Amino acid sequence: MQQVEALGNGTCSTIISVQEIVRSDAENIPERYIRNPDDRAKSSEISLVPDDRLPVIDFSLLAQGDEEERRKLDVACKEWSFFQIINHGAEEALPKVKAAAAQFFDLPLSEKKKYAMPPDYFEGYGQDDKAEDRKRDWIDLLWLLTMPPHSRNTKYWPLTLPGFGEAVEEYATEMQRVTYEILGNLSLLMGVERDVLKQLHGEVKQGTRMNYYPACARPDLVFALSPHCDYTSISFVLQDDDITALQIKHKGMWVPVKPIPNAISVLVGDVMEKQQLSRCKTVVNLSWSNGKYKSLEHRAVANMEKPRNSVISFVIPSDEAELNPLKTMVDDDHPPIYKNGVTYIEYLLYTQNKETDEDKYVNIDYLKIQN
Ligand SMILES: O=C(O)CCC(=O)C(=O)O
Ligand SMILES: [Fe+2]
Repeated sequence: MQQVEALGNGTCSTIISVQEIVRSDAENIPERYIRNPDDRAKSSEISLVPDDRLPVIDFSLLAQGDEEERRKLDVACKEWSFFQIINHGAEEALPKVKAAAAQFFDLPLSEKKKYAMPPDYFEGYGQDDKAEDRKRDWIDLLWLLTMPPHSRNTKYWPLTLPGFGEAVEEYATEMQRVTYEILGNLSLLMGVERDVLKQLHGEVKQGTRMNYYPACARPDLVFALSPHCDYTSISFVLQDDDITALQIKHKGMWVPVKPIPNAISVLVGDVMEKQQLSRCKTVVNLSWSNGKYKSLEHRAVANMEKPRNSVISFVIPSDEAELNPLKTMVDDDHPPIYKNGVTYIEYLLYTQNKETDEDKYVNIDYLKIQN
């Protein structure tokens, strides 16, 4: 599939595990992780919004068709592009998938390397951005396609770990159920039938990414995960309960997301609408929502005390899915910006190209309607 080319564009086949760097010398941060002073997280950009202002949605009410909860979902997506869900019914699966991730990263490097991410592919154990000439994030990860079942490449799955396959399967199935309910509610909010957003994906794919962020002696110098938007319709972030590391951009400031035990964070992705990104200077407006819901810029910061794990579920349309705005989202005040018929794979090829050449990013203009 073409997503292989779009997402896997590294040229380096060596795994440089941050976990191993810390194991061999925890005090010394290698140069390629140290951000230029201008790029570092600044305390002046941290928002002081109280934790209880971040939107929380009771999933069980949404699933019962509660209109008030659906209205809250609308406000959360419009104002924050973010919400946490509670009472989602997946509570039993959470500790199991967290334990599976922790168990994997506890393996010796020689074992983990058996699942190594190839140079031009995105599944497996390795790093996010393999470009040699850019600063790296303080992270190791394992990326797996988890849904639909026929898309699974089990050679990247550490199935010799007891319970790993079962835990990932259970979590993936639960997240699929939750995904469909949220897409159903967002469809209703956009004035179309419940199943419309799901169908627009074509075959709905799900990627599961297990992130491992080692403790860092100088968290002020590095990024655990650089600011970015996800190339998804929606994403789910399952965090360790006791570390606040995920930060979301809200009204120009970074808001730390204090995890609520057993809750899952939900992020609006680019397929709803991508906004101007400070990092890659792209404006993409390929949205189904035509700007009603914008994708969320987010990042993760490192910490000194202890390693952190997170498990992310990415909801991904098929390559051929067309990213035209829904008809109900277009009117004289909100005309479509991009050419009719732009597909998800075109969007990926234009935006996920991680070349340092800035022009590549600007080329997204090719997809715009020319007047
Ligand atoms: O670890 C986190 O909190 C965020 C992870 C994330 O944004 C990602 O993997 O895309
Ligand atoms: Fe993300």
